[in-house]
Amino acid sequence: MSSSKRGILERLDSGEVIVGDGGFLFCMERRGYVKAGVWTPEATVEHPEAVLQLHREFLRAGADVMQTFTFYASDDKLRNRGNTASEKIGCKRINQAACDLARQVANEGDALVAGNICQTPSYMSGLGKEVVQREFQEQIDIFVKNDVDFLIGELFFYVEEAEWALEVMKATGKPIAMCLNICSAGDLEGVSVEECAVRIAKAGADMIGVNCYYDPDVCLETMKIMKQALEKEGLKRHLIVQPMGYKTPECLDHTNPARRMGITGLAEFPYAMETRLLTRFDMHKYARKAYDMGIRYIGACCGMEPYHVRAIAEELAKERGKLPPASEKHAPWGDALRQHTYPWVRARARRSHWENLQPTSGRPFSSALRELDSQWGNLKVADKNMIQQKTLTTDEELHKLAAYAETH
Ligand SMILES: N[C@@H](CCSCCCCC(=O)O)C(=O)O
Ligand SMILES: [Zn+2]
Repeated sequence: MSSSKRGILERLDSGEVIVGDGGFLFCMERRGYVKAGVWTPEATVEHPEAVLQLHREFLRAGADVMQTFTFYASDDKLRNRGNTASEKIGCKRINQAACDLARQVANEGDALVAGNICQTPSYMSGLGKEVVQREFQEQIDIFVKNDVDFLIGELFFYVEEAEWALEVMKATGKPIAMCLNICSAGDLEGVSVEECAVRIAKAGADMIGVNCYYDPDVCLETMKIMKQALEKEGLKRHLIVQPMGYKTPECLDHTNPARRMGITGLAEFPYAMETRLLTRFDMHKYARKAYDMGIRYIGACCGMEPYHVRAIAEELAKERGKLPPASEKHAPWGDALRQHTYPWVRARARRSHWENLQPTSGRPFSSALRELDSQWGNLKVADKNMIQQKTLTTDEELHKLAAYAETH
């Protein structure tokens, strides 16, 4: 961090709102630089210009943080199920390039760089603490060498893996944000949200929350439980939330254990979720609700594009004392439509039009909601279906998975 920049905790301690970036993987997949399935970020070496461009779009949209594009860049993930990124490019090169690119763009503004780690195949396979922490260490060493401004852990499904990660992260002395991808049903082993929040606080996280898997409403429901649990234990921590950019109302159904898989439990995941995409107006409501709950690190995750982040920054412009640069080409609540040639479109240059609009899907045969695949909702670590492997999933393995899905 250049010495002139104020650090993440200094900003949060002074009550500042931090607008988070996020959704990098899905943005890059839609642009043809990431392959869904492996979801790994070797594009930092293969297409650095595309990574730079997206960082720049998030910066322009008002993001105060450039997460290194190192999500799913642990070596075991880069060589999982037929992925050749580890052999062909290498974990170190991918993570180093990500640090260079994030720093380059962060320095074009007042943004901070967050070194990003996440869940690992080694943990799911039950390979144990030493193996898992070695995976984290390889990435963290690169973040320390590049002097990232803070560390962020994301998409931890199991609180125990988050604790193992926090041990490695804490040793760096850098501020830490830790996000689990859980809803009010708790982690994948059934550990309650309350217990998860307290355990990651005690394990050293300075900023605590959730990311991904669920829409803002579901995430904020979980955040409320986390906040109350931390307050009850007298654990003063900053709160961070980075929800998915797709509506997941099914996951508010407390009777269904399948909620634990979040949006990945929906048949549309990951290729047919467009009808569920949040609008910029949903983002205004989310940002306001999060702010009113006392959350001050308000970001984004999969499905969200820079214009979604701009909406967070525009909703909180007064609190932040500024609009983002990209607001030069936008006016909140449709006001820019005053300049349209069609009178019927100009008529929509009103907040009242957009604030109350219930967008239709345009698909006459689509139902509003979907049954969650309930049979997968309680997967334990090292369950036979959670064991990972170096080789590509075979046709025979696929048939077995499909049969399991049908018969459970
Ligand atoms: N900060 C990251 C978060 C990614 S969350 C990715 C979820 C992937 C789900 C899956 O593995 O299918 C990003 O912005 O890409
Ligand atoms: Zn995500």
